[in-house]
Amino acid sequence: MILKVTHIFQYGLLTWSTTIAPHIHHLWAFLLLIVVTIKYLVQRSRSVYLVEYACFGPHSNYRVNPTTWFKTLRLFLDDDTISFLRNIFRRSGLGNETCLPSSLHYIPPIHSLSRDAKTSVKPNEIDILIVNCSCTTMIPSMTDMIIINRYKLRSGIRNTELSGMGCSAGLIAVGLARNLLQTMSYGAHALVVSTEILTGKYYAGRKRSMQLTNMLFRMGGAAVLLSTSRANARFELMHIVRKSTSAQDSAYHCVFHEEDEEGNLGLNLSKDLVATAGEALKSNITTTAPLVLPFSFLLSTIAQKVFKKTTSTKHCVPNFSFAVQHFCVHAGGKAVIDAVQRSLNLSDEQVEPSRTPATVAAGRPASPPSSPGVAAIDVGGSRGRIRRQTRWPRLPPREAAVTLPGAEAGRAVRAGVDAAWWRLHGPRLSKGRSGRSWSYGKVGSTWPSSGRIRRKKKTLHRFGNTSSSSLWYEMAYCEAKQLMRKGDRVWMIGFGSGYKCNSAVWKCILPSHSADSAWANCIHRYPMDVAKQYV
Ligand SMILES: CC(C)(COP(=O)(O)OP(=O)(O)OC[C@H]1O[C@@H](n2cnc3c(N)ncnc32)[C@H](O)[C@@H]1OP(=O)(O)O)[C@@H](O)C(=O)NCCC(=O)NCCSC(=O)CC(=O)O
Repeated sequence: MILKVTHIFQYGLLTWSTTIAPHIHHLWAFLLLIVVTIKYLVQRSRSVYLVEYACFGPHSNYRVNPTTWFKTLRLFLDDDTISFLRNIFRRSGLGNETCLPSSLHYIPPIHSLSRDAKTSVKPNEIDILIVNCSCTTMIPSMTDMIIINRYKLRSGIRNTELSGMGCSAGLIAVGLARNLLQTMSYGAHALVVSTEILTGKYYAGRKRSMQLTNMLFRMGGAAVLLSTSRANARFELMHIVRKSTSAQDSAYHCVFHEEDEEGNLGLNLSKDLVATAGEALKSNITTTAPLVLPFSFLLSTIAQKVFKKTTSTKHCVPNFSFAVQHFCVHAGGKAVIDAVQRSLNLSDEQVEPSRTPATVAAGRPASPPSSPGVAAIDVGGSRGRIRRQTRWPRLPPREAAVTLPGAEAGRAVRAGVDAAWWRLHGPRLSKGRSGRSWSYGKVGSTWPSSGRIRRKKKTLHRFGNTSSSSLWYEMAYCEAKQLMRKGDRVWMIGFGSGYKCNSAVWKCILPSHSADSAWANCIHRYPMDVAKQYV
């Protein structure tokens, strides 16, 4: 009996080892593949989308009337300080419509951040809430008090407040929301609210570097809804890059909340701030460039630097216009935007959403063209040459006298201009009836008048330095001006105390067809003639 059992067992073992065992390896390999795939699907970082955003449009009651404002300041400041502040205000690039909180005007406050309900997402569908406000911390926090309590958000919400992180905190909040969203179930929503409460931070002393804050900062705010679901999304978040230079003492001290000699608290803005911002930007570019620029382009830029300009000691900055169509630079002050424009080699049009007055005069025709609205570029026949070129829109200088190939005019123009320029302005050019001329904008619109026209550039002028929300006012400006197209990339560059340079790259999925409420009633006035404004 025992012998029989042993026999059967031996036979079974033999059969298993010759028929099933070789296939067990395949089974193991298959199971391993499934486990790895599931692990990859669960752990891979999900894309994060911007569903909608809204900027706060302060009521006109909050506007700073420079005449009244300086009259009020006269009550407690000496003539010398007043004339310094008047000078700064005149040169700051802020217009006459910027706003300050009610406490500085004695008008009852408005609590709502946005009067429009722009999405169909209900308050109880929000899973994450992040509020960033640098200057003011409250107990309970702004997330609890102003938002969760007021809008009755659900109890399981993950809420966080960021304070003291400076004007670049808006992008830090977006990065934090992205990380949290990636740990939650598909389709979760995160609401980011970026604002600044200036009331308690008004500086009443005489120190110039601290008075600067009163001149530049204005009230504002933006609400941004993010999700991991692509449905109804308007932008896709491509990259977030954070750089901090706080390890260096000078950078750490360049935006500092402190007391002056007389004990007045205020924010001190160092004269080194612009140089520090340049250094922080340089470090940010080093990380951002390989993420956004094609490898071949990076290689050619490096080759150019190595072989053509060996004697130049200038930092090699690639042309980002090849990969990015819209630049939103923190409206920190005229000098900050100037520095970024110089560093990145951007045109006036490219910093248009952020900037302050600049002159667009060179190359403008002395008189309007014979037919209204015609022509940015006049192409003379099939073997044409650009006979006349205006700076409206601006063509890259190297294209000024290019001989065009014997192709059809549209293609010839396209061949003659810089690819980035074409992406930005091409869709707005239309061919004249003769096929030999091109119009910019609507045919029939009048050509801008001759002479020096100063263009106010835009967010800083209309809203002032609204801290972390300024980048959203700039994005909204691009959309209100109908500059945004599907597939366009937007590069937001924020600066903030520390000193930090944080940036985000977005890809447009669905441009807005209407202006954000903050710009809706004033977008038609931009660009405006600075001469008409009180200074
Ligand atoms: C203030 C300006 C608009 C003035 O521009 P202009 O080019 O017209 O003139 P300018 O630079 O020659 O300066 C004019 C006068 O102001 C004085 N001045 C300029 N900056 C000063 C400072 N930080 N402290 C004290 N005085 C200052 C100059 O000495 C000069 O005085 P005099 O005439 O007597 O010689 C510009 O300098 C500017 O934008 N600066 C950067 C502002 C800034 O720091 N923004 C960041 C805010 S913080 C932020 O947004 C985010 C964050 O970091 O968290």
